[in-house]
Amino acid sequence: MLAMYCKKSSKNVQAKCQQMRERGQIKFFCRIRSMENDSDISCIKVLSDKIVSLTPPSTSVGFQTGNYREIHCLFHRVFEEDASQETVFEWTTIPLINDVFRGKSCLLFAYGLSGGGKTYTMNGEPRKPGIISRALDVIFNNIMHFQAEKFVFKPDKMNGFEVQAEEDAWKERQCEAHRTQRLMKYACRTDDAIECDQQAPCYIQLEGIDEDNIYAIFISYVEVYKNAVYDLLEDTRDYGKHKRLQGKLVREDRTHDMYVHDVVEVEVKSSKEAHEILYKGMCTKRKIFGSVTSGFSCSHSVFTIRIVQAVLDQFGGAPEQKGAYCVSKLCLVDLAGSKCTNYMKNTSQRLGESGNINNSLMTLKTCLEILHENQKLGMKKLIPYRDSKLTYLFKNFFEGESNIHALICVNPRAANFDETLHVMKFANILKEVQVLHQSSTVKSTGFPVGRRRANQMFQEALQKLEQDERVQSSDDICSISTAFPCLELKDPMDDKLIHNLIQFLEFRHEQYNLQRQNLVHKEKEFFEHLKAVMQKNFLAQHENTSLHDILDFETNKRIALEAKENEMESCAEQLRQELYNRSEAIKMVKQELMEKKMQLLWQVLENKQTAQKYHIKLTAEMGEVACSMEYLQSEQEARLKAVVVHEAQNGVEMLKKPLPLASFSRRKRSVTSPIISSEDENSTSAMA
Ligand SMILES: Nc1ncnc2c1ncn2[C@@H]1O[C@H](COP(=O)(O)OP(=O)(O)OP(=O)(O)O)[C@@H](O)[C@H]1O
Repeated sequence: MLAMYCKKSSKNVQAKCQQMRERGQIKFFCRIRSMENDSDISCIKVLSDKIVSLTPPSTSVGFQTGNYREIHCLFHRVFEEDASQETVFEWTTIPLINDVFRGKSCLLFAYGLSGGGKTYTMNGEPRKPGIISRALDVIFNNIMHFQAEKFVFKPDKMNGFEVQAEEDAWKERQCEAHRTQRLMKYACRTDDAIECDQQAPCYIQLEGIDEDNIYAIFISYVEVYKNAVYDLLEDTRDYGKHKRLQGKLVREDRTHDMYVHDVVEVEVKSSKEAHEILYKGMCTKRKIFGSVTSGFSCSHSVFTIRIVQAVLDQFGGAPEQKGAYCVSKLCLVDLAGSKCTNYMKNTSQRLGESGNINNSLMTLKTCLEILHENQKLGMKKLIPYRDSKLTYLFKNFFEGESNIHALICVNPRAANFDETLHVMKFANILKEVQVLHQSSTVKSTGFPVGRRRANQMFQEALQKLEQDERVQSSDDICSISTAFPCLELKDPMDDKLIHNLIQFLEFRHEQYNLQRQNLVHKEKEFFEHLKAVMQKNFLAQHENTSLHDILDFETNKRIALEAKENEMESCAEQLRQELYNRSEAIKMVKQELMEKKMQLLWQVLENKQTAQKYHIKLTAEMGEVACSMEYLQSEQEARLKAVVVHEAQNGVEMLKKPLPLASFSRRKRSVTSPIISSEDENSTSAMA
């Protein structure tokens, strides 16, 4: 296959990649482990190689609440009790390894209850190697002859790689060989490593291998415990008597890929070497985390295999273009048991641990739910990846382009029904989530196929030719002329012989002089050349020293920057914590305010009701008052009218008989004006 890998740099390439992306489901598998005791009852039935049914036992919560429905769960593949480690590996991991060699990043995680068989599936047992061990075997069996020299690719501690010059790589190889020799004297091999030598190696032909590429494999092994990340390959000898591991930071690189900062990444050149490293990590895990978990893992193990591949140049030689390499990774994750509390004695420390596990798994579930909601409804809700180190580390797999396989490990015991149901519900969420699938990061180079073999044949032919030439040139090194002529004197008078001899010697002398001149000339040339080389060497040495100075300066600068970055990171972490605390406080204050508001509202409502009551009463009273006022008014008017009529009558009466002048003027006023005089008033009241 013709291929060239690009580091997603130009916009053009990105746009093309965007076109190639398509959404795809997370593939999820189910492995049912065998029953521990024959007396146990199973609640799981395998209906086909894709469907399992769960029947609630009478002891389950569902049954007791009247829900005894049989539940059917669909998977991409179900592995029954008798499924071998090999079958599980072939179905779940081989497609991912193929994709990793095509330049994609892949994640496989085992999820399930404690004792469901996650560790058994991922790490395996003696003579029954698990997924990690088989993956290493398959990778090395396929790239055995296509590996780059060690230390040509070197991790730059920022999730990227540097391509080293051949001389630097050679120097590092020498140092390592020296170091290994020294360590071998004191090395004691673990039982696991000895078992590994006895295991049958796993041979499966992969699809994505290109023999015109060179490959380098790097492995790292970390443990996420109580929301902190620990490096299992770190050398604990430097940490004194207690041998405690240091927590590592999870960071985002230039391409927004997540990585564990300062993690030890070991370049391995064979399956055996990789297994040694794996067992070293397992040993550290057992020593440091095993004592607190005693058999049941309360931490998440992440084993990462990074593959760096570069295309050979058009003549099949070492890749020239330094940046043209592709990095892809395969993360193999053994998650902690989703419900540890049943299996652990409930000491406060262990309850704390189980709380942490459930928190991180809960965050994983929440992230997946929100991701699904965003995808389904086209929303942009913030996904809380940062809430747990586990989800933060895998953010890229869910957000970026990747292939994800989930392996649900279940114990069919009826006693575990309720917890198993939760595990199945988690699988159901996984089914809904979609991740971006990138078809390939591989681009055609137009270089001829089979360059590696052609180059090998060319090198062999060249070597042979050089050998032949060396043999030929070694013949005429000492020759200054042809061989001496025949010097046999048959006749004492024969002067010709002496003449011929003189001629031959003169010719020889001439040749000798010529060769001497040539030699002097060559000597001169050689010294000139030597002088030039020495001058160049001096300049190179000078340049080297100044470059070393610059390197030292830059290294110091980098260390200072890293220290500052660490400081800033911890400061940011503190601020984040503070922000979280404050937002919690704000939430509480808001809630209090809300409660107060509600109380006030109730009070206002109550007051309004009383006010309404009063209003009604008041209105009634007002009505009464108004009525009585009306009554009074009408009565007064009536009385007034009566007075006026009476007065008028009086007036008419008076007019009939002549009145004295003074009294006339007074009467007239009282008739024309409605104003009642005090005298009249007295009279009216007297009338009333
Ligand atoms: N498919 C299986 N076949 C045979 N034995 C199994 C199988 N699955 C699990 N076991 C055995 O069950 C025991 C518990 O399994 P394992 O440690 O893998 O569980 P786990 O899910 O990793 O639990 P935890 O989350 O607590 O680590 C082991 O002794 C293992 O050998």
